[in-house]
Amino acid sequence: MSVQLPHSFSERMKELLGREYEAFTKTYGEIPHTGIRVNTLKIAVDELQRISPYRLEPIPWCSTGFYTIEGARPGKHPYYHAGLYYIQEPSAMAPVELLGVLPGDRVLDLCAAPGGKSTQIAAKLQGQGMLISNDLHPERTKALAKNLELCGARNAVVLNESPERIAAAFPGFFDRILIDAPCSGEGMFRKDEDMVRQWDENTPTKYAGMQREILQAAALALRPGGTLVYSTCTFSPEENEGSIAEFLAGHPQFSVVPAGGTGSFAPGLEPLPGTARLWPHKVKGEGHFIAVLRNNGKPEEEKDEGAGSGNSDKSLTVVPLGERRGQNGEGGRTAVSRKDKSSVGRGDNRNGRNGRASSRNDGRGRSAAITSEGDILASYREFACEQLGWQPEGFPVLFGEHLYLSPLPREALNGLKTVRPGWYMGHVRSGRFIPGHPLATALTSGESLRSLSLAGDEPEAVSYLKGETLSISEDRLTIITGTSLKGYVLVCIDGYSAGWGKWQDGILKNEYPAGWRWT
Ligand SMILES: C[S@@+](CC[C@H](N)C(=O)[O-])C[C@H]1O[C@@H](n2cnc3c(N)ncnc32)[C@H](O)[C@@H]1O
Repeated sequence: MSVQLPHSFSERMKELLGREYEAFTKTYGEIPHTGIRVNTLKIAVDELQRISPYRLEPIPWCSTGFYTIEGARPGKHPYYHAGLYYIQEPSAMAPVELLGVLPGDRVLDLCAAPGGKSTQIAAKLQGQGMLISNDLHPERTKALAKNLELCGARNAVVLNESPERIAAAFPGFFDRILIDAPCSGEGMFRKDEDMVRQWDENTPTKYAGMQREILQAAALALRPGGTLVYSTCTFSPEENEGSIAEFLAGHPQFSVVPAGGTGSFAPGLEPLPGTARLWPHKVKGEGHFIAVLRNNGKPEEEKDEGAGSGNSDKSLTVVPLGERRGQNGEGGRTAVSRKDKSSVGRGDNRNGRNGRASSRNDGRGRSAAITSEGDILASYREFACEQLGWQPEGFPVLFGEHLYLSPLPREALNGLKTVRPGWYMGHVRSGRFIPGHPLATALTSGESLRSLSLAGDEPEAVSYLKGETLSISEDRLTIITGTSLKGYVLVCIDGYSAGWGKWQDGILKNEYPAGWRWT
């Protein structure tokens, strides 16, 4: 066995597994399974299977998930940089499959960094409804935002908040909530030896306390009739069936939706066999636990007057936004409007960066005026008209001169530490609109009036991803009639957007951001 397991962990597992213990320990001598999940925001599953440079074997519990063969390096392929798939541990794909997300849902991913499950939720939403992705640890939200941008999510907000503050800002608001809880990580011992080093016999109890608080907050933010999925990557019963049994005892309106014992999922331990366990000696994946819970409470309007307080927030209504345009340039999406501004996102924006003309120090002690909100929006609209030929949807939110389109009106985020209020469009510099990288990654090639496709198996694609300037003859550009040749070009890899370039006289200036480059 290559992984040295802590003695007290082994003793606990012997007790838990009885005769199965031997089969369980044998898995620690095996190589962990690896996988990718197709990003259906950008490509259909059968199309990725067709163009994949290596063999893909389906993962039984996830229709978009595939095992990758040993030696495949999916992170070192231009398709990864075009956001065509996310590299994800196979068992980690299961919780979102059980969350039942539908396009148009309002979904909260409470413990989201680095974003494996958030990108999976974003794909299921197909650009409709909204995803609020949160993580308590500020450093970890950077990777979360980047992964959502790489996958081309248009309707995702990234927060860096405590679950309690989110619940207070959005009572009874979400259709679906995922808690991929911080845990002792016992199920990852084979894959990540750091988890073994960090573990001691008190670790499960420490995490069970955190999980209790996160579950309490989630219960407040879920609408009656909504679904809550709780998952961990650990085996300890106190963090799994224990946390859920305690939660159910204090929240009688919730019940377990049976998931254990179906398909690839083994039943949870007594008294909650309806919860699910993924055991490494039974499935090709690491150890996981999943509980699917439903809030059986009645929506507020169905209750008798004076029949007690529910969590449903009637101050929020879903209204369609202007012209309907979905993730692929068709379909529709909805957004939230506020009837009562007092009950959502109370307080000031702690970033203090929301919109409005203001002033800042230019670094030399002088105060320089920032372009007014109206000017920024006008500059952006002009850019959208000239570069895209259509206007993306969303509520405009300004952080200084940086413009985002949010699925939420900006007041709804007031008082919340907001890392990314929505889809980043770009910023204004010296009166000109500079498009943001996330705008490019979320576009299809047909949504830009100027585009260029580089072949994924040609060195040119890697040169672009390394940030190099390219010589590109004019006949290689795809230009919608009437558009000038000179200007921003959506650079695609085999037709899938990867970033911006700026073309003039046969030269493509590279706009691929430094922090994203191929190394
Ligand atoms: C298991 S990881 C999440 C993995 C993520 N869902 C994914 O699929 O990529 C748990 C996360 O919870 C975060 N976390 C820890 N305590 C938290 C809390 N009280 N509220 C919200 N997030 C928390 C950690 O920073 C960590 O990123």
